[in-house]
Amino acid sequence: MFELTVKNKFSAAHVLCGYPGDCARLHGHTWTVEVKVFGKELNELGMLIDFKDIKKQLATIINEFDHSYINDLPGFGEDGVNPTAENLSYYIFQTLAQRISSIQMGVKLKEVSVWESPDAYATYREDF
Ligand SMILES: Nc1nc2c(c(=O)[nH]1)N=C([C@H](O)[C@H](O)COP(=O)(O)OP(=O)(O)OP(=O)(O)O)CN2
Ligand SMILES: [Zn+2]
Repeated sequence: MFELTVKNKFSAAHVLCGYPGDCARLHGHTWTVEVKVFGKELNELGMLIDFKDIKKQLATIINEFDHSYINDLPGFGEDGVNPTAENLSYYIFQTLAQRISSIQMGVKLKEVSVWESPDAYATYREDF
């Protein structure tokens, strides 16, 4: 089994509604997003999938967040979903999983991790 990892970053503002502390006030982070994919077969170039293809798909998702107020975006705030690291990793996983599999048959998204700071992150993965 081969596993590839790609990272990217975005900066945005958020509010954690109902949070019993200062995170309920408007503030920002530079989030780091790490994506892992896996599969068995390499192509004729010796690649599981081109890093560039994963980066491109991840960038299109992350660009929606970059320099935004996340609570205002579809899937968060108005839908009653707090923009926590957990919910961001879940959202990115659900959006990215289908795209990865359609680019390269046999390659699957393993997990998405979202760092709010260098020492705190959440990971979403599904059982196979
Ligand atoms: N399980 C989670 N806990 C918290 C989340 C989260 O997404 N999942 N988010 C927050 C807030 O966004 C908060 O802004 C982050 O706080 P923290 O990690 O504590 O970062 P600080 O820069 O404020 O560092 P401190 O040293 O703790 O002041 C909170 N919890
Ligand atoms: Zn925060």
